[in-house]
Amino acid sequence: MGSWASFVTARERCRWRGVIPAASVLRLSSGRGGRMTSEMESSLEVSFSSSCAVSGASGCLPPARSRIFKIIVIGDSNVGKTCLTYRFCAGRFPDRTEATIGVDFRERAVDIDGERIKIQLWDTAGQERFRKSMVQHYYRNVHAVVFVYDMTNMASFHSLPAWIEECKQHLLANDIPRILVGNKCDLRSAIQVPTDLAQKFADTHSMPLFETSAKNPNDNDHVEAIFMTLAHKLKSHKPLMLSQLPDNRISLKPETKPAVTCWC
Ligand SMILES: Nc1nc2c(ncn2[C@@H]2O[C@H](COP(=O)(O)OP(=O)(O)OP(=O)(O)O)[C@@H](O)[C@H]2O)c(=O)[nH]1
Repeated sequence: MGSWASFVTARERCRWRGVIPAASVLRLSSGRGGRMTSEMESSLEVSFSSSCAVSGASGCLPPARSRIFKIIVIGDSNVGKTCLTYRFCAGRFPDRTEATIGVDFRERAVDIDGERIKIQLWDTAGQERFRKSMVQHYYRNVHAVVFVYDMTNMASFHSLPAWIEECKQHLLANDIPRILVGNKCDLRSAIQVPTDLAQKFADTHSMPLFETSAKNPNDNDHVEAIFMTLAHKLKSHKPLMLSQLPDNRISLKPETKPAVTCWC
């Protein structure tokens, strides 16, 4: 682990309506229509227990209140959104993946400057048919956006303006931090998107560019850096926050001061 590792204390081992493993995933699908939609609406308000709380009245103190950053990861199907989010939350490349239906979300708790913060990654479906009824929920109360393209697939790069446009249509604030990630840099001989082209695009849209691989074991620090960069940025902004209450419910509350966001 490189320097970014110092920011990370522990994998989140929370339990969400029962047992969810360290790289917690709650899958919400659009396939069941309104029922899932309304579940998703309240998904951030459901019981959310830490391992301490699960032990009940065993004498341990209530869990500390912690802020949650909701970060959505968007881009074409197959660019590697699931693999990137899994890599960050579980620390490894997944054994197998399937097309995401609706949204999966994964969480990891990190320590930033002494504050325990939960990074909640929303791994959204890239395929239109698996996302259309869910889109408005992705963007609700979002703190940051990660745009992903596949470096070996020019079409996924050309789709970025459409993803940015979708974002514009749904985000309340234009100044929400965004980053651009080119994935699959391990497939060197198949690269179609040159770095200078991607950098120009990133500059035009005022986003930092990261090229990485969710698969290459040597790139773990880079995947780490991508999400930790956002977490640091968000922590310093203190925008509208989800926070975990001592009784394990999640509340949404505005900061006392209006958020001033500057991603530069
Ligand atoms: N070589 C290589 N393959 C990768 C990398 N990241 C993902 N893949 C592969 O790319 C395919 C798609 O990965 P996913 O993470 O499922 O893609 P996705 O963007 O989540 O796709 P949707 O769920 O359909 O939106 C899988 O076969 C992965 O194994 C990478 O960094 N390098």
